[in-house]
Amino acid sequence: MYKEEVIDLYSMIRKRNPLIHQITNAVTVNDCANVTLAVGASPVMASSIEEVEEMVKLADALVINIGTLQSGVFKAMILAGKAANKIGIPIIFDPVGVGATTFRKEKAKEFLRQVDVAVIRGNASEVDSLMGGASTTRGVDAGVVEISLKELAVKTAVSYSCVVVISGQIDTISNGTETIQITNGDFWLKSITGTGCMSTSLIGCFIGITKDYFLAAIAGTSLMGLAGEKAKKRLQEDEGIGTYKVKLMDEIFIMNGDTWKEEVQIHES
Ligand SMILES: Nc1ncnc2c1ncn2[C@@H]1O[C@H](COP(=O)(O)OP(=O)(O)O)[C@@H](O)[C@H]1O
Ligand SMILES: Cc1ncsc1CCOP(=O)(O)O
Ligand SMILES: [Mg+2]
Repeated sequence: MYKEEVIDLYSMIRKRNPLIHQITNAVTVNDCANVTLAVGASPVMASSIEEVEEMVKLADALVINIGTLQSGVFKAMILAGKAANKIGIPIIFDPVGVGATTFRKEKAKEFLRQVDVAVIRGNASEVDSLMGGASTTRGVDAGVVEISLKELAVKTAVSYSCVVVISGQIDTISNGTETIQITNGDFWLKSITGTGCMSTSLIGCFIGITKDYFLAAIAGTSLMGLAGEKAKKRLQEDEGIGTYKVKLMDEIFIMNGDTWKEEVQIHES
């Protein structure tokens, strides 16, 4: 199930070349733009209040990432989000580090109160924190989460009427009724900053070409995991995280439906 539809997305995106407006963080903005190009979409990174409502109208999807949140940018996020809602442009939200500070938690909840999103993607402790759980994010990295990932994903999806992706060693994706888990990936994906942000941008690319946001989340999430796995296998003994990141980008760029169908590990619950 899902595999044939996801393969169609991989070929469709290069034909459609969707424009993805991204209001994201200063740490990984360049990587998110490049991974958007690598998969066949076009990025535009614009975050000033003077232009975001105009810019988002040109786009096929909007990516909101609070990694280096500031009050002015937050105002722009709300303006862009409301403008996108008005004309039906889908939004993915990445609550980076939401469990780390009161500021992030308050603004993440305020955003989700004012704006309807198609997808929320975060690591386990970010999603648990968003739902009032006890876990704390250590900066932007996942901490320990006690509850079942599937339960957390379903609960969050129902609570925000959207698709939820909880990333980690196992990626869990739910729309509130269907839940799947993807076991592709490599621990080295945690060794470079931005693989979560880049996953969010990849999902943002796919929601720009399909209204099936569950499928788009599978396509984007599994692409990062599988590329991460394949990049690690290509590493030589004397190569480290710098080469790994280059190979990761290459694997995302060269990924095709046949390879993906062969090697993706999707587990339906
Ligand atoms: N322990 C792990 N083993 C394998 N892959 C992992 C592991 N932790 C995270 N990943 C992968 O790394 C990428 C980023 O996930 P994660 O680190 O959870 O997000 P974030 O960077 O937002 O905290 C995802 O593709 C995820 O599947
Ligand atoms: C280190 C850091 N600090 C603020 S945003 C950021 C990057 C987070 O990227 P990811 O969520 O993909 O790990
Ligand atoms: Mg993250």
